[in-house]
Amino acid sequence: MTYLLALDQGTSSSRSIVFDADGRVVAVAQRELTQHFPQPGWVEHDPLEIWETQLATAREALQKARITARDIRAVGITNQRETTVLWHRRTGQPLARAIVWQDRRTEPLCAALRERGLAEAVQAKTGLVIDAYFSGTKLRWLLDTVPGGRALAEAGELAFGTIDSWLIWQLTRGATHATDVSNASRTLLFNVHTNQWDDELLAALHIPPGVLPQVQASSADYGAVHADWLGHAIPIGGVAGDQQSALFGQACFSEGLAKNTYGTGCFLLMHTGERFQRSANGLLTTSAAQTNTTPAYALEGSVFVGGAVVQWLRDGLQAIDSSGAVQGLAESVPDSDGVVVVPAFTGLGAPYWKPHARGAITGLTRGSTLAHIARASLESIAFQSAALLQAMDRDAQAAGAQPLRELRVDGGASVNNLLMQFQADVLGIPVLRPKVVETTALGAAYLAGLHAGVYQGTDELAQRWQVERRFEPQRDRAWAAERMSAWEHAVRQAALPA
Ligand SMILES: Nc1ncnc2c1ncn2[C@@H]1O[C@H](COP(=O)(O)OP(=O)(O)O)[C@@H](O)[C@H]1O
Ligand SMILES: O=P(O)(O)OC[C@H](O)CO
Repeated sequence: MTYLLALDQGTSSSRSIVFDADGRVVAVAQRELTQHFPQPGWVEHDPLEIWETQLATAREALQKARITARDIRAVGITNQRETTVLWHRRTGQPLARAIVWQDRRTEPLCAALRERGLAEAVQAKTGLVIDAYFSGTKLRWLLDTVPGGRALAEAGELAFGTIDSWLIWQLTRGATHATDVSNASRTLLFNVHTNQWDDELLAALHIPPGVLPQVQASSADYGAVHADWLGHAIPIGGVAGDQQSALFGQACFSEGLAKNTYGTGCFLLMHTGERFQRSANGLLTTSAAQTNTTPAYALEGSVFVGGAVVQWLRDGLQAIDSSGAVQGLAESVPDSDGVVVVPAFTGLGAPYWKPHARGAITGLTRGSTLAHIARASLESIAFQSAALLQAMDRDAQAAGAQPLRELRVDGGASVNNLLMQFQADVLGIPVLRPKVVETTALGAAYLAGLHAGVYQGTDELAQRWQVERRFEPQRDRAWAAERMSAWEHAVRQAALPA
């Protein structure tokens, strides 16, 4: 039997999945990751904990699958994107905790860059907006703040990486310092037309080029997992940011195919082929996973708080014992009875880009209960995703392309049938949940398998995609328009200055 091992390092947990060559899940191992919130708006992870939990899950997945490293043809890596690590080249020790993608501390730095009139050049070169979300200002902050950081960097002693690079470095025992185009495209430092680091942006952000990893295609030679770790050396052949990896795992390889992942955040990506399309509606343009040197792009909308609103119900409000219990609580009332929850806990991402927005609950009455708030919280995930889809359709229309006809879904919260049905109802198009919902890991396994020659091409992979359940819209468009308008009204309340 041929097996592929996918390492999926997410915001909430590290996971490893063994797939067989048919893309079926053979074994899964998962460890939660500690979230550090040292100050309001700051979010950090311990890079060593990331590495240790990732390695532990890889070992556990092999054990559960009752196979050894010799049975694995190739390893694929997929990761939470933008999260920034800076480490010593000689020792492999991080200089500080990783700054997580949700962290807002560099917003003043971003405001200064915007004031310098850089927004236009940044969007043209990187496809991104200037926001604290991306790695560039996080790296700048580390270089400027960690004592001695900049001097060490300028002396060539330090390596920067997103989580993929950090894991590759550890897995190869420092032999490979690399990243792939899809991760590089999230840094604010990378020109997605030339697939190279951009000197002008590096200068604007005051980043010494010597800290940067080498950028490769997403299906390429990334060295090998050292035999010390899993008992036998295994080639690393696939690397992609988790959202681009999910797009790949959902077999969205060509223009017009889209998926939405419902994890901690929500990420709606639509492949635009080889066409770099700038959004006029608050979306990002990003590099899709690339199997060769030809650039490929996607339009992306990122919602910062998606499934995390359910964690807030569980841990903050203590309204439920487990994330899975939200459906029962929400279904205990027929609707949200006019309550709207805007989970702008870390500002609002696409398409609103309101960094200072705060969470809001509107429409409360004397009869409102926790069940209404739970239902409205679930609905907020669908409203935010619908706002992204509307923006995407406007961009598609401007480019003479068709609006989206169906949406493929995945991620932890996509198991929630109430949410998926509500999503189809507000969107007015079918929502398709595939049989394998581990699409993020599957994408990385596919990329590794392509490089290892397990698969001959993407056509072969597209044929494997199978739907598990199709949610058809059951409400009329007037109902959807009314609900969206109530949502937008609540968003305006959340975005008002405090
Ligand atoms: N039944 C459910 N209904 C709604 N949300 C859920 C459900 N189960 C899990 N979630 C949410 O899904 C998220 C975890 O999804 P996952 O894809 O593992 O996230 P990540 O990749 O961001 O770590 C959590 O925010 C959790 O609250
Ligand atoms: O860890 P996830 O699945 O929430 O994904 C995080 C994204 O990559 C951030 O851009």
